[in-house]
Amino acid sequence: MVQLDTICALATPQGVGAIGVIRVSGEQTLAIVNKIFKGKDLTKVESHTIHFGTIRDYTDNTKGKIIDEVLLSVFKTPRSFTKEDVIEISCHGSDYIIRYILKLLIQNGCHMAKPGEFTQRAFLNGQFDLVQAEAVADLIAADSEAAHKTALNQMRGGFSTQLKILREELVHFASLVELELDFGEEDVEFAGREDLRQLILKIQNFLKKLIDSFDAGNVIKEGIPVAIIGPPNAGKSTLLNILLNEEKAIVTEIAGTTRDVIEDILFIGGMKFRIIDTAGIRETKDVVETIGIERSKQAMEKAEIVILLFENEIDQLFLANTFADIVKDKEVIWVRNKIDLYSTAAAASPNPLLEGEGLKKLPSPSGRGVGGEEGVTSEKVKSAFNIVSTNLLKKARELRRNSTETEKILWELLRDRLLGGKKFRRQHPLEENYILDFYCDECKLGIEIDGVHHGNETQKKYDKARTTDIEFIYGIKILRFTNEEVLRNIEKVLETITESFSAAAASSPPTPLLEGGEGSESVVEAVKPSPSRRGLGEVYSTIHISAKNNIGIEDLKNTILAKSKLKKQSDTMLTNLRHYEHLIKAHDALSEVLNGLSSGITGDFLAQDIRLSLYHLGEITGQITTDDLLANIFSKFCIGK
Ligand SMILES: Nc1nc2c(ncn2[C@@H]2O[C@H](COP(=O)(O)OP(=O)(O)OP(=O)(O)O)[C@@H](O)[C@H]2O)c(=O)[nH]1
Ligand SMILES: [Mg+2]
Repeated sequence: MVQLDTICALATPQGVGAIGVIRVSGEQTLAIVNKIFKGKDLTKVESHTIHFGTIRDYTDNTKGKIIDEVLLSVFKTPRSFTKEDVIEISCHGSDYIIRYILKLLIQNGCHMAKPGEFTQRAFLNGQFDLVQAEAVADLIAADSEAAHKTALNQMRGGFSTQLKILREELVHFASLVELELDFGEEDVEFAGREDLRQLILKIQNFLKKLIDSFDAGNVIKEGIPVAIIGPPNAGKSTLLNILLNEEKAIVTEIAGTTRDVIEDILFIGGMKFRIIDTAGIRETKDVVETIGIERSKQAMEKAEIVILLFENEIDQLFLANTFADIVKDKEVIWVRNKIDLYSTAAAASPNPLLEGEGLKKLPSPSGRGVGGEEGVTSEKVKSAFNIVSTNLLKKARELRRNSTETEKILWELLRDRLLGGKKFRRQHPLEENYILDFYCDECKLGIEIDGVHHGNETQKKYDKARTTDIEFIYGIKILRFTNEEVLRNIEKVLETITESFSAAAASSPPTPLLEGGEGSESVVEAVKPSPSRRGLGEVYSTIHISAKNNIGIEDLKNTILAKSKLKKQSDTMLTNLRHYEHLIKAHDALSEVLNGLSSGITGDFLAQDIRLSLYHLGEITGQITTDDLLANIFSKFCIGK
């Protein structure tokens, strides 16, 4: 172990608090603290024990002036964070006491720790590698569940363990190639070239995945950008304010109020989002407004999720035509605002989507519950009506309101055509006493979630017979999943469902993509997707809100969250620019090795390229470091960490 001075620092934040924790680490820890502590002899206590006593100043007083009553947590080498002897002094959190104790520690031989010095020592003493050490800083800074998960994963080994194993394999090859060089003229080959090529491809594959995860990883750390785009006066700023629950942006009835991009952080379900309000988009000669509009477009380009906000069909059409290209690769949410102006019924309903459209053109009052939340043409409502009784509809509606947790989870992933663009309904009534949990008409696919009671033999037989009947009579394929499968292996469940889509596509002609929006045939007609408009294919699943009256906002939040989950994410994600740069360099250097291998260059050149790759891989995990690098990394930590 590297022997260094004994250091001390306040580990809790500066300022007054109930308690403050001072951390001491180093070879002299026990001896130094012993000199100012009255209680047990710390050199004789066990590791991982806590001791009550007093901190005393013996400078001018042989009995010692009592400074504070404290608890000491003792961690003996090597079973501590730094692997050195560590004591954490929990004292009362007054500035005066803390300063006094630190002064006493320094008088007795401690040094004040530099930022990150405790973590640096942990690294130098082999507690963890550099990636893990850096993740400690990320963990402290994590302000959302997702950022926390990523940092924790990295701190616990994440990708660096795997990277180290691959690097070791490469080191092995490198030494074989170097060995060949010793034999000079003899033309021997210790390192199998094909094996080396396979290994490099394997490493590159691994690096590539990490490199690709950088954007998603950073987005999680910084917040997923969500741009609110729409014509002037659509209510964008009002929406921003209601989402943030504060008067962040100025709202007026004057079109063109917002001239610049305004943004703030919003947390939904443990995810961090950056909600961005923009200047309304329209033709204008006003110079300032033009600049604002340009910025709106830039904001939209940078956003991952775009909320296209409109008040009426003309505006919606304008948005559809103007932004088809920009939003192609974005998650788009169409939102119609100011529904309070259109229908008093809708305004009174806390959730207009669940209660039917509430707008001018409801197909029929009784048809509301049949086809699910949105996008049901009156034809379909009618045909569904022929086979289901009113009682059954009531029951379906009841079930929909009282969905089980598992159903809710799956619904979040199926709704709004989130899965493969297919429209699903939930609690779809099929016939007397039979309601499918989820149903996709386009694919003739039913999904049933089986609760605990489906495990017994009689029920299983019944389910099987029922499935066969339905498949036979209605031509509907039924997929059954257990609660357990949905909760524990949702990826597999979604995969199975998606596979059934392709089966359905192979056996039946595709149905038109648009089924009708909010009962406004003209819009639906006008924005029917052409190949160039594929990004806007979700025009039909419009969310209806009143930003001013806080209607439909929860629905919108849920949709934002669901859309964010569609973005590529994995547990192992790269969030650190330093790692990113070295991974790219390592990847490039490995490509050079591959080139060398295919052109049959000599061992000495090959060895040189491998060494360069090893260097970059080693710099990531800290197997190769320089003092400057370490100083730079750890200076970003807070003191006491
Ligand atoms: N009735 C009604 N009025 C609304 C609603 N949302 C916004 N408004 C009103 O619409 C007007 C414009 O709202 P803003 O939020 O400033 O609209 P904006 O889209 O930010 O407009 P610009 O910044 O000019 O592009 C204001 O008078 C709001 O009070 C709503 O849900 N219902
Ligand atoms: Mg505005």
